[in-house]
Amino acid sequence: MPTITKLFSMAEASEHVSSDDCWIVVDGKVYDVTKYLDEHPGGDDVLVQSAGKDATEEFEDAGHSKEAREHMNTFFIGEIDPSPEIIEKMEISKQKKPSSSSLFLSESSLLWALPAAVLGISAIIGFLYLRKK
Ligand code: HEM
Repeated sequence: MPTITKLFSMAEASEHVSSDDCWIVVDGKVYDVTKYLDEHPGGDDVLVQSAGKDATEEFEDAGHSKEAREHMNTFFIGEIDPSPEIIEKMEISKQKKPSSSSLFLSESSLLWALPAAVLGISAIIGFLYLRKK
């Protein structure tokens, strides 16, 4: 059966940054570590300081053991919704797409250029043909 994961926005996660309501985000996953603050071997301050933002780098830098990583699952409450980020990236890539004006021939100018070229070539051929005669 598929599991349903709750999705949070980063803005939502950043509302839980105090010692009595503390969420951390590691690898796109959200953990409510409020009840773990007093037990965390690395201290409660590091957790509160890195709450509400992406703490992946700080978490990895601390060199957590396999046991610590497994213990994390106890506090898992959901994931960061990647869609706003993806939409933002799509918007950026759309903006980066070369605009038709930067191309040599835009689609609309091709509509004119093609018949004009055909006409021009036929005129040249006709001219050469008449001259031969
Ligand atoms: C739910 C999330 C977390 C869990 C379950 C957790 C668990 C642990 C555990 C069990 C240790 C003892 C050493 C080990 O077994 O690796 C530890 C140490 C430590 N943790 Fe965390 N941790 C979490 C999140 C974080 C975060 C987000 C940071 C940084 C912002 C952090 C910073 C540290 C530091 C600095 C130490 C001390 C390392 C040392 O003294 O060598 N931890 N943590």
